[in-house]
Amino acid sequence: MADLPPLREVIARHGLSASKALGQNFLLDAQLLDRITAVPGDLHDRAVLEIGPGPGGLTRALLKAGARVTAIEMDRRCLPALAELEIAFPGRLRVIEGDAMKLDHDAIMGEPYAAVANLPYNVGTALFTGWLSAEEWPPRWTSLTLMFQQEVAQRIVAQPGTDAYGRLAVLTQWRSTARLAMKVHRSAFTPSPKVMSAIVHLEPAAMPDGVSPRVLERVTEAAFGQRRKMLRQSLKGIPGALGTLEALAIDPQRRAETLSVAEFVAVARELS
Ligand SMILES: C[S@@+](CC[C@H](N)C(=O)[O-])C[C@H]1O[C@@H](n2cnc3c(N)ncnc32)[C@H](O)[C@@H]1O
Repeated sequence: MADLPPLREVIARHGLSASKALGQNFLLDAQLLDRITAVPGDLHDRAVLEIGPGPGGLTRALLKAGARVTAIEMDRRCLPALAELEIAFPGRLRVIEGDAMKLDHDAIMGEPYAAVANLPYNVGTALFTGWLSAEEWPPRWTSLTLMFQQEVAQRIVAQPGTDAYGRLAVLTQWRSTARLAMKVHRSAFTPSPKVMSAIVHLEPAAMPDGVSPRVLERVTEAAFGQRRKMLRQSLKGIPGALGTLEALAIDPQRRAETLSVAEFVAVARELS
C-alpha cells in the first residue's frame, strides 16, 4: 500500500466542496474512521459494501482494515479521489457510480457482505428499511453498520417502557440484534450538521416462525399510532386482535409501549 495523501489535501485538490443537496457531511478524522471501521469486527478479507463513500475517508479505513470494498457513490465529482484509492489498494476496491436506492445490492455483491455507510439521513433510513425487510432470511448481508441521527439511533435500539420505544424498535428488533455502537459528535463532520449522530450495528437474528411481516407492521402501526391509549382501544380495528390478547393473557388495558418485542411477535403470529 502506497502512502496516502491527507484526506483534506485530496478534497482540496479535487475541489470537493460538500454539496447540501446530496447531504454531504464528510468525516476526516482518521482515528474516528478507524474506530467506526472496528465496529463490525475483523474485516480482513471480508466483502464490504459501502454506500456513499464521498471523498473516501471511511473507504480508506475499511481498506486499511483488510476489507474487499465495493463502494456505490452517486456524486461523480468524488470518482477521481476514489480512483486514487483503487490504485493504492490494487484489486481491493470496486467503485460503482449510481444511486444506491435503485441498485440491487445482493446482485452487485454476489456473496455475503457487511454493509457500512455514513449517508444522508433520509437515504440511510430508506436503505435500512429495505435491508430489514429482505424476503430471504437470513439475508445476504451479515451486518449493517450505519450512521443515524442520534435520536433515530436511540429509537432503533429502544427498550419497552421508554419514550423512544415504538414501531421502529419492534420492526428492527424482531429479527435482528441492534446496538448503539458509538455516538459521533456533530463537530466531527465537515461541515457540521445541526444534530448529533450515532452508529448503530445490527446483525440478523433467527426470524420467529409463522409471523407475517405485514401483520406485525399493521399491529405496531395501530398500537403505536395511539400509543397513550389502551390496547383494547388502539387495536380494536384489527379483526381478531382483542381475542388474541385474551388468548395470550396480555392485559388489554396495557399500552403499546409496555409490550415487549416478543409479545408483539406473539400477537402477530396468532393473527398471521
Ligand atoms: C454524509 S456523506 C459521507 C461521505 C463519506 N462516507 C464520509 O463519511 O465522509 C454521504 C455520501 O453519500 C452520497 N450519497 C447520497 N445519496 C446517495 C445515494 N442514493 N446513492 C449513493 N450515494 C449517495 C453523497 O454523495 C455523499 O458522498
